[in-house]
Amino acid sequence: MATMTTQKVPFVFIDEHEVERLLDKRDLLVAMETAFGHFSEGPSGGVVQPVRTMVPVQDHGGFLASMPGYSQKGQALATKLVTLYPNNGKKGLPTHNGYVFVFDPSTGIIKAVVDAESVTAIRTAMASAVASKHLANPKSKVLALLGAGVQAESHYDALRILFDFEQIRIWSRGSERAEKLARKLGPKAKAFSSVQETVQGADIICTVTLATSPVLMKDWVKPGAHINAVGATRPTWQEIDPELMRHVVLYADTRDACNKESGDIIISKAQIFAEIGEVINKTKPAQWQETTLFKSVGMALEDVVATNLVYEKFKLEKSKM
Ligand SMILES: NC(=O)c1ccc[n+]([C@@H]2O[C@H](COP(=O)([O-])OP(=O)(O)OC[C@H]3O[C@@H](n4cnc5c(N)ncnc54)[C@H](O)[C@@H]3O)[C@@H](O)[C@H]2O)c1
Ligand SMILES: O=C(O)[C@@H]1CCCCN1
Repeated sequence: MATMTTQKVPFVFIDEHEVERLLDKRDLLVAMETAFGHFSEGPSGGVVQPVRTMVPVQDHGGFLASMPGYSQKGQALATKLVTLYPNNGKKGLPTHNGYVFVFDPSTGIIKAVVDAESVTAIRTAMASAVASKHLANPKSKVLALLGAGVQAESHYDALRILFDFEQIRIWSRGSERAEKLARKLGPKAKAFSSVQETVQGADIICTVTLATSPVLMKDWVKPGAHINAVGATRPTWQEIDPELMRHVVLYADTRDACNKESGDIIISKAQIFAEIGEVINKTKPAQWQETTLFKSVGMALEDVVATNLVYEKFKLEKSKM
């Protein structure tokens, strides 16, 4: 065995409670916006993020995703290993499970292993918040959530930082879950039994379901509304009416991944107008007065940015002890 000249520092384990405590949402909003700009800048932005690898586990109806990424400007290197098992919901188990492995970019030594469920919940919603900041009417008052799971709740938590909602409408395939979430979110929230009623007149609509065929139809959406389309992250899955996909001004988290993974884009043949990073960099306009849709399939960079903030805060607290 080769002799080691220095001793490796053991990595820390950061669980979901610590993630929720340590991750400041406003800091994340700013960091994520900056990172999206770097991503869409091209090579000078210093982001390395290959389109993720998805391994289907066909006999169990699941997927294993491997999501590595590096931000040179943020000096942050991490990889997420996460599974998506849609049928877990029926068993009372989480549908997304995994960890983010955080490395020191200067040595390649692992620094932390961070719970991925909480990171995924918070960073995905924050990506939609960044998009909504640029693409939704700033005076948006009515939020519609289609789906009542982890992402529905985290989307409300993230969007309320930017918008002063008067109504939160929730629809879920099983109405019980929508009613439970409405009770949790408070008096402005209400569960609805039809998608059409939920979205009619809504300013911001978030589709956060595990649907594999369209649930949101074109004629139900108010002109000028903004949609965050977050589910349907496989090439054969859809959440959005193809006519609506072709009608909106379409923005994406990443062109490459959305064109490879988003069934809503692939099946409708809708054309991506811009990446959200291009809007942030002002190389493409934010057409927020039109009906806009932000298609997100999820980026490793979001996990890189979020876990870097978590780890830095963890280190700061330790140094004061
Ligand atoms: N874009 C991203 O970065 C990103 C990240 C994480 C999750 N996601 C996706 O967001 C979606 C929601 O994730 P989550 O963590 O909230 O999941 P969850 O399991 O917590 O909730 C899923 C919701 O979808 C509903 N649902 C299940 N099957 C449905 C169907 N066939 N039709 C309509 N509704 C159905 C459930 O009742 C529940 O309300 C999933 O598609 C997930 O893969 C995307
Ligand atoms: O970006 C993510 O973290 C998730 C992984 C599972 C599929 C959907 N997107």
